[in-house]
Amino acid sequence: MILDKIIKEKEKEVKALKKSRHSLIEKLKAEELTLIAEIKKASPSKGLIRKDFKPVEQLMAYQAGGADAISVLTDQKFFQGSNQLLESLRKLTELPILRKEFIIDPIQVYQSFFIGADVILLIAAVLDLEQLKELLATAEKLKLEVIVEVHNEAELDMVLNTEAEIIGINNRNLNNFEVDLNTTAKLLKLLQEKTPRQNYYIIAESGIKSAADISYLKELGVDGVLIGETLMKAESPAAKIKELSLSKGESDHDS
Ligand SMILES: O=C(O)c1ccccc1NCC(=O)[C@H](O)[C@H](O)COP(=O)(O)O
Repeated sequence: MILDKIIKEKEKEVKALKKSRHSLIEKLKAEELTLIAEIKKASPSKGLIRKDFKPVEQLMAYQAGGADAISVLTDQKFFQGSNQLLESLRKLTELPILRKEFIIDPIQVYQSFFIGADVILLIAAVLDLEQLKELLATAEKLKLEVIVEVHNEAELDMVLNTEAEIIGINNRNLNNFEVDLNTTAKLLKLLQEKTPRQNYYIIAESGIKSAADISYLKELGVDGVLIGETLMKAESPAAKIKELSLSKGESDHDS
């Protein structure tokens, strides 16, 4: 019967659709410090970051430099990114891809799945607890991993009321764009005080510029770092990654 034949084919297609994705959590488990290297052409705080924006070259350089995952800004209006950009990079890499987007509705989580993201970002600052839980549940259904981003204690408190596994600590205040790596130290300390739960992965985000910054964050015990501008502006992103990961500079953030 034709219907039987069609459904047999469909079953194969559905299986392929559900096949397991590239995992950031696997990288976080395996690496001493996981590097998420970001592809972003522009941002509200910095304007145009890279005039001769060549995302494919950037991706190749990140891979050559040993990045563990790639972050792709998909917002068009404020970051000059696009969903098409993520889709095209998806075809070129086996690294996990984080879709950097401002997600406020479950439909964007489905969209993230279909354009090929493995990981999504949920920004606590723009969500309430109910929304955050709904978005986390949608992501779980689709086997998408989630970084929940926080910048202050209230946002951290909200995230601690969820099952989030990966917490991104954004060192950039998104209201005034001030960047302070001590935000990571402050929130990590609060996290330890507030919960006995140990099984969080912590990613420090934004404003990471030097080997000294990396060594400071490593000392704090973060599991990963998300770096955009520093790599986007580097003449050789691959060399920059090596420089950041390998050198052990002195920290100027010990206060
Ligand atoms: O970067 C901005 O100007 C910005 C403004 C409003 C919301 C989000 C914004 N940035 C997104 C990010 O979190 C960064 O792209 C990411 O953490 C990398 O930061 P950096 O290494 O400082 O480029």
